Amino acid sequence: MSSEIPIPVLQDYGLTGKTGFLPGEFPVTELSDPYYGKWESVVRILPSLLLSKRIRMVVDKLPQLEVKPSLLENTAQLRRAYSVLCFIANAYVWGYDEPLDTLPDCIAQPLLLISERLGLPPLATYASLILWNYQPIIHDSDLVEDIFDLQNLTTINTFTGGIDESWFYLVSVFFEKNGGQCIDAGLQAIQATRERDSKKLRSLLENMAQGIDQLGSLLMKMEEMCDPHVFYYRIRPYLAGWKNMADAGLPNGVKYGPNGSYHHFAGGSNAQSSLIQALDILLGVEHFAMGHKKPQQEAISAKTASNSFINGMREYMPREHRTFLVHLEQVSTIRDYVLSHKSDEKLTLAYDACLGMLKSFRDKHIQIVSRYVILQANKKPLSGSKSKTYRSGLSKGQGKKEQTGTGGTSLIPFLKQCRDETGSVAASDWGKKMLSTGVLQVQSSSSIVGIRKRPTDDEKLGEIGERKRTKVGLAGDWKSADDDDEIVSRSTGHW
Ligand code: HEM
Ligand SMILES: N[C@@H](CC(=O)c1ccccc1NC=O)C(=O)O
Repeated sequence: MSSEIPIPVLQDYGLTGKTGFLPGEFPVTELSDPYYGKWESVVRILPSLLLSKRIRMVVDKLPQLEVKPSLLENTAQLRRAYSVLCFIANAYVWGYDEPLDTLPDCIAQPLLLISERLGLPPLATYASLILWNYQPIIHDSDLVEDIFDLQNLTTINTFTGGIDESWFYLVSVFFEKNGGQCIDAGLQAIQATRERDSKKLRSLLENMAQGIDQLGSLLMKMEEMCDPHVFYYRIRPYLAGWKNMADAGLPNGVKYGPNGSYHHFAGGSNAQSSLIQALDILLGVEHFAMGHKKPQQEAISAKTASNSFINGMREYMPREHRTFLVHLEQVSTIRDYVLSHKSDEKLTLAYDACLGMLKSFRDKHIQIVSRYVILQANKKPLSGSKSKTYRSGLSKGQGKKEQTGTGGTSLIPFLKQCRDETGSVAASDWGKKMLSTGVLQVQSSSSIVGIRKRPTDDEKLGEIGERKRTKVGLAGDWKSADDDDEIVSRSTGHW
């Protein structure tokens, strides 16, 4: 790490402090060149084509269109083309009871070219489904308070045409938008370490802690309009990729064109979001191979020990975002600065509060995954023949692999390790203790409001099952801290 290396400038990577990893302008909703009209008309009616099981028949009739230089030169149009082709590709492969392992050339060839140009894999990714797939409902900023309000956003395309799927994507869009300011504050915080300005650093870390706290609350909005059953049985199957999918019927992956070659690619996942990885880098959180802790000896290289899934997911991010993360890693000095100023209690508290918020975010995420994947996968079939639908059709192949994420992780152990690694880098002894035993949630680093007993994981699952997940702490509940306790904020009060 060297202070010689300039701090990244968001704009150099196509990012903005206002929108983070989302494009600065709203994504293009339709390719402007009528030459690509047939792609657009297929994706427009994708839900109906899937419902009537005609997607393959229709796509097979599409002409082989060339990727014009005018398309390659226009980033917004290129992203739209990528998104359209990814939706069609995943629908083509997963749109029937049995997946098909060969994409026709009319989709495969342009998709290979376009994805290569964007530095992305040729299948539905977080970028195609979330980052470049939203639009405002009301465009006129005179008519709405904030054009970017979650209430004013809708998706451009979905597989199912349903509100649950739109909401599933939109929560992440909103999450990315809100995260932008955390990245901006993080970059300023690095600058503050260079200026050795502890007061400024503390204030920026406090902003970040609040921003990350909001991200956790946003995550819990998922339940407002995305039903777990609909998610698991109707939406999620289309998000799958073609890596480790032998059980689902794709032992070789997918062939790109009848004369092309087979490729294995992981399915869409929020692990492909650059935002959380950027926060980890800024705060010095490291993730290690499953079941491993930070290596003690230098003999084991950091690369060997690091988590290959998380690193691998960078290959599923747009090239510019990937290079931004690499640059960020080279200048990330916040943790070292805080550790070398351990006597500054307010500073260490502000830093530990950021970690606490991030850890709390990951805790909430585990609850979401439990409800949306684990509980659904373990659902007992209803009595009667209709119950078979729980294990047939689109959810086929997931019966045996229900503990696996679309990205291919053994999900709960993986997510728990990510969560625990977040807490383990706390700077203060107090923070270390709290973050290794409980969930720390603070309104801002200067206003920790209380502590209460931490529920066990089993208790949490029970609550989730009964739809009683959120408990708001009452002043009367507070007591002094011991090892099993968590600190909660008045603002969110989530477990
Ligand atoms: C129903 C909603 C969701 C489900 C079922 C879900 C499921 C998962 C699963 C299974 C993984 C493990 C990686 C994989 O195999 O794909 C994962 C990772 C991840 N998810 Fe989610 N997720 C959901 C929503 C979200 C949302 C809305 C966010 C952020 C706003 C998010 C953020 C993350 C992150 C950052 C990771 C990487 C692991 C980490 O850094 O802790 N997820 N998710
Ligand atoms: N990994 C998740 C899927 C997921 O999180 C996801 C997949 C595609 C696009 C966005 C995603 N996350 C959104 O909130 C799963 O295993 O179901």
